[in-house]
Amino acid sequence: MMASSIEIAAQKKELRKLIRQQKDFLSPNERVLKSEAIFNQVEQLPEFINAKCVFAYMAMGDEVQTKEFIQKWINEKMIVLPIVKGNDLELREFTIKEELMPGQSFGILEPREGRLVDIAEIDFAVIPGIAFDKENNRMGRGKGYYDKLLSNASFYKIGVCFNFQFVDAVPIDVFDVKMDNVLLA
Ligand SMILES: Nc1nc2c(c(=O)[nH]1)N(C=O)[C@@H](CNc1ccc(C(=O)N[C@@H](CCC(=O)O)C(=O)O)cc1)CN2
Ligand SMILES: Nc1ncnc2c1ncn2[C@@H]1O[C@H](COP(=O)(O)OP(=O)(O)OP(=O)(O)O)[C@@H](O)[C@H]1O
Repeated sequence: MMASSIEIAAQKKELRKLIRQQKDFLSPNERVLKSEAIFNQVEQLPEFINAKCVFAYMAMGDEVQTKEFIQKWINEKMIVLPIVKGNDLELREFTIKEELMPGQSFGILEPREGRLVDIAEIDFAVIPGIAFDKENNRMGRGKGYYDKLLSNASFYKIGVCFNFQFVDAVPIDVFDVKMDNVLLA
């Protein structure tokens, strides 16, 4: 029998708790080294190499770190970052000239002044998550921001996470959007 959406929500909550407990076992140094290893893999992908416009994110402390990656590519590719606007994400271009500011959402740095980007401009996306699985399923922080955004996306989506976030099976709802690939370290 299929699990009800209420059961799935409970399973997601449980898994988020489990992963959160393990995040503290990574030292800041390990987090930086692993993040570097993950983005070394990202940079080998033909889909990334050929991409002109890359949707990324500014990491929170417990996520795969992206600062070095963004700085490295900002002059060669168009970098787009999400901005939280109520229940939705807005897409804005991040250029080297701009200083990022903490937004509405948990102090995540956002490009306030950058040009609004149409989702159709994006070729490649690096997506954070709390957990991923072998089938390229993804579970996020539970607000549905990425699921809503990605439901009308046609670009290549790569999930990134640390080893302990890669699980046998992520609980999934019908609206959850699969990644095209998941890279970890
Ligand atoms: N780096 C980064 N940027 C991102 C996301 C993300 O997951 N990572 N988002 C992806 O959606 C959007 C922001 N959404 C977020 C949703 C929840 C939380 C968060 O910290 N939630 C708390 C619990 C919040 C509460 O309910 O009080 C938590 O997870 O502990 C952060 C960002 C857009 N930008
Ligand atoms: N395409 C969608 N349209 C409308 N609501 C959606 C959509 N996708 C998800 N939601 C809503 O968002 C809520 C959170 O979903 P879920 O727990 O799967 O989030 P998540 O994938 O962990 O979060 P995120 O995508 O922000 O990282 C759900 O209650 C769901 O109803």
